Amino acid sequence: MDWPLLAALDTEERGRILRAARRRSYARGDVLVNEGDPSDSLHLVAAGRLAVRVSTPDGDHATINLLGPGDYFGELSLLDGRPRVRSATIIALEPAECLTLSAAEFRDLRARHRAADQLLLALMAGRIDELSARLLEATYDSLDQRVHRRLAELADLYGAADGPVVVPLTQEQLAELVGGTRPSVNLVLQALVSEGVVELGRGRITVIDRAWLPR
Ligand SMILES: Nc1ncnc2c1ncn2[C@@H]1O[C@@H]2COP(=O)(O)O[C@H]2[C@H]1O
Repeated sequence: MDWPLLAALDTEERGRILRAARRRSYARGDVLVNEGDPSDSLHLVAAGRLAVRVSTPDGDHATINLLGPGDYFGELSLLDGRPRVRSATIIALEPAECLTLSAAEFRDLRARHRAADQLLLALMAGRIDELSARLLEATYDSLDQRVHRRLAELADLYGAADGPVVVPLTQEQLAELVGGTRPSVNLVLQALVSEGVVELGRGRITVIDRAWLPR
């Protein structure tokens, strides 16, 4: 796995950080971290797709993001020495593999190597970029635009080459990801079906024409 996150580090520094990490495998449905639990490790996703889920004010749960190879989570635990709790639950949607660094190991690396600080900055910059984009989208974009953008991201997350990409999500899950209701998201999807951009199946949305969706 090539880690875009570690690209700024030289080979020796990259090796040092990767050697300090432990590799763990997970089965589909495994909960990797639980919202509200003490937050004490950083995880780099090496394989598989994972869901980021949060509890909602009405006592339900919603999937707010999906992660795949090259993504990471748990960086908030590295920020300061203060006790923190997990801001979300992370669940494996399929067999997955992560490299895990405990907060204590990371503190140790930071004390000895500047590369760990560079990594932490890269982690934070990545998350701030992503959350800023989401905030802009939530404030200014229409539901149609949000559905199109999320479908484009999902096609990239699940697709290997050109051609149809099967995204194994229900319309309900897509509605959670875009922050819309299922009926309103269904209307947007039906319009995309008429355009020949997607096909709908049970528990799956197939992106036929990725080029139609935003880059
Ligand atoms: N909207 C989001 N998108 C992607 N990852 C998130 C999002 N919100 C929280 N996370 C990750 O989920 C992790 C849960 O544990 P942490 O709070 O330690 O760190 C959190 C972030 O890394």
